[in-house]
Amino acid sequence: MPIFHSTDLISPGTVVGSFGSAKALANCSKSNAEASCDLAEIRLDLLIQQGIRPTRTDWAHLGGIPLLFTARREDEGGANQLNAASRMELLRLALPDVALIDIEVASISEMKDLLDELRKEAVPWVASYHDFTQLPPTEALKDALEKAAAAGAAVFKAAARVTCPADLARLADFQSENHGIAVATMGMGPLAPSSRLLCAQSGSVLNYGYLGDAPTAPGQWPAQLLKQAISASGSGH
Ligand SMILES: O=C1C[C@@](O)(C(=O)O)C[C@@H](O)[C@@H]1O
Repeated sequence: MPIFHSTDLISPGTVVGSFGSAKALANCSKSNAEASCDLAEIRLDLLIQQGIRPTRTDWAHLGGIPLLFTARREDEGGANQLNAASRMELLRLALPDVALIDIEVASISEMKDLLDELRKEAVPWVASYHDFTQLPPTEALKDALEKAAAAGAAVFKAAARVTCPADLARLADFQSENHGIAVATMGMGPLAPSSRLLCAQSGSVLNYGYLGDAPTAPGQWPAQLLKQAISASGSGH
């Protein structure tokens, strides 16, 4: 089963480098990934969209870099109309190599079988929540967080569109509270870059940038720059 589970990496300042394309994944050397992030995210839904049927050889050259696997559902930014069964099949394929797995809060009930397997194998997982249109009311974030915690997630992660300074402050306030579960937050859209630094400084345990040339969310920093900025701001590892 999994070679390395990265609960150690679930700590403030961790930088996740996300591959936005199959080409970026194929062309990224292990040393380049190491210089840019602490954990690399492989978006299996994006590989499928680009005509690749993922196999473990697609990421074998990164051996040793902790890997986070995601098969995103379409209504939360996924690239294809992959149903829950297909997403679980993709994630199961990656299980021997996972450090962490991402499953949306909205998918908890339909992906229960996989969650049971993760629990048995003690594989930590991130319960994610995305809103590409707005920063939802704080109550909605809390509600999603409670579902994540009740389902046994190691991290609750929220990514939402931020458009004004008040959004940044509210997201950072949410991040700063002690919720009894590790939390990762990040903005998307026009103020995403500022929000990502502020959320990191407020204790976000997973801070996403992109590896290669294609962001996987609007407003992401290149991972290496984000790592440098977080480190320069004193909130890195
Ligand atoms: O959920 C997340 C976070 C993200 O949406 C971001 O905003 O950086 C990028 C996605 O690839 C990842 O799965």
